[in-house]
Amino acid sequence: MEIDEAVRGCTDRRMRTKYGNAVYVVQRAFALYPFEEVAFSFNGGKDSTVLLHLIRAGYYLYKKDSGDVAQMDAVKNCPLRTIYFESPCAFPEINSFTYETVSTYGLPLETIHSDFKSGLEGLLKEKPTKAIFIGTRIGDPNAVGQEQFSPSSPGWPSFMRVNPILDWSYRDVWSFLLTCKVKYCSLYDQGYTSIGSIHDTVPNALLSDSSTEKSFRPAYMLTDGRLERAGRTKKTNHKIEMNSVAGNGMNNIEGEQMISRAASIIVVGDEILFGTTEDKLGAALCKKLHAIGWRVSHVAVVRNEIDSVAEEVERCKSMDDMVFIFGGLGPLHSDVSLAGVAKAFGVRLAPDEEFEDYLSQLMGNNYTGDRNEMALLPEGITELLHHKKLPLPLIKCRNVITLAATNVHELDTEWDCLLDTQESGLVQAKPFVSKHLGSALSDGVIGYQELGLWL
Ligand SMILES: Cc1cc2nc3c(=O)[nH]c(=O)nc-3n(C[C@H](O)[C@H](O)[C@H](O)COP(=O)(O)O)c2cc1C
Ligand SMILES: Nc1ncnc2c1ncn2[C@@H]1O[C@H](COP(=O)(O)OP(=O)(O)OP(=O)(O)O)[C@@H](O)[C@H]1O
Ligand SMILES: [Mg+2]
Repeated sequence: MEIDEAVRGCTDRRMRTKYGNAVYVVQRAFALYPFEEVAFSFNGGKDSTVLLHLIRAGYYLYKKDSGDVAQMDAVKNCPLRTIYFESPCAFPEINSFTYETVSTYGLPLETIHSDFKSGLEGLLKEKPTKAIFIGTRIGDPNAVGQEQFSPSSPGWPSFMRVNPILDWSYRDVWSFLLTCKVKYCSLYDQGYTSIGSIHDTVPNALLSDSSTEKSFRPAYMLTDGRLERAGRTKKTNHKIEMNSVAGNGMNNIEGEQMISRAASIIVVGDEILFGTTEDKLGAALCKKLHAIGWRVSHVAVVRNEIDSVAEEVERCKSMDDMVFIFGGLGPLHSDVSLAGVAKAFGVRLAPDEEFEDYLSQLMGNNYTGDRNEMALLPEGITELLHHKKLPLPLIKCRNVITLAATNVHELDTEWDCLLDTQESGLVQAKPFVSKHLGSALSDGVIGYQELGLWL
């Protein structure tokens, strides 16, 4: 199967991991639901094009695993029911790519001419449909609160939304499409980075080619994936843009005015609450954040227990742009912090193969205990932040970054790496300027003198 071979043969370890996890979700869906009760929501966009090829690969692997070898030739394609909500406002390029693709891959197409909700209501009345594959990714406005398997929202017809690429970044999408050398809609080569309708989508200005006025570089050249929706102009009001930015971390909207960001810091440690150890890292991190123009809204010290961490993360994650958490980790990430983060986001801890790879490279056979337990990370919301100076990547779950530092020196290194890593979302704004006024007088004397001035 050409997709499986292309990815497994590539040197990009992150790509292989993302691919492995996504095709696993596809295989699970085929194992869980009757094939004829599964559908694929395809609209010719880049995310759904990625999904198409993952479904093809996952279907092939599913058939192979279930020993359907006699039919393997027929399995080259996956004749999955495909639904397209066609709108008169769609780009002609999107329409033609959609029709061309379903024909190339032998997908039985059901075109729907109404809005999503009533279209799905009609579809479900007509044919039993238990699950629908969708190319939603974290960072899409509608991804909030979703997991790889998420039942449709209350008030919507009832089916399972299957989101195999929920944790893929913009860069992952392009790495996959380019690695597999598959066709994608021509608009992406003309500077479009995310495609809505002809009324709300223009090429992404960040890709405009300064040498020629009207030309744009291809979508895969956008370096900061958090700005993929910058071409969704008219519909995107300021608030939506800020939300989607905050959902992915922070942002330096290139050339635009910086807005002050707020962070909170959670220190996990009974020893600090007992008073036997002083927290130096919280104070050091405040200084660092302040130095890049970030406001720290509060620092909390919580008990070394999952529920305390979860409660605090829950509070901070919706209040601030970024939450930093440290302490509460064992020698490696086997302790309460990550369990608390997972609980706050309502997801489970699951083995992360990529992180496991790092652990085994770092520790070889010298570890004790269960290696898998150390590589359990919050499922579907985790992004590993790599840096060549870090022995293990840092862990980012949506807008919560878990620091592994246990002393100020380690914090310095991790901080420098975060600033150097675009995916961290830590963007330097104008630093605050603070002025200090000192006095040797006591509060009482100052108060008395102030009173004298007033009288
Ligand atoms: C197959 C399918 C299922 C959907 N299910 C839901 C749902 O359960 N709840 C919901 O609020 N929106 C649902 N939507 C709508 C999406 O959340 C979103 O509005 C849509 O994908 C448009 O995204 P865009 O604004 O990025 O173009 C669904 C859309 C599709 C295509
Ligand atoms: N008109 C549609 N018909 C069928 N499915 C759709 C339609 N619009 C959205 N979807 C589903 O929702 C997913 C998310 O849409 P979204 O617009 O974010 O991604 P995309 O269209 O694949 O790529 P892009 O972000 O570049 O537009 C799609 O991948 C697809 O599964
Ligand atoms: Mg789209």
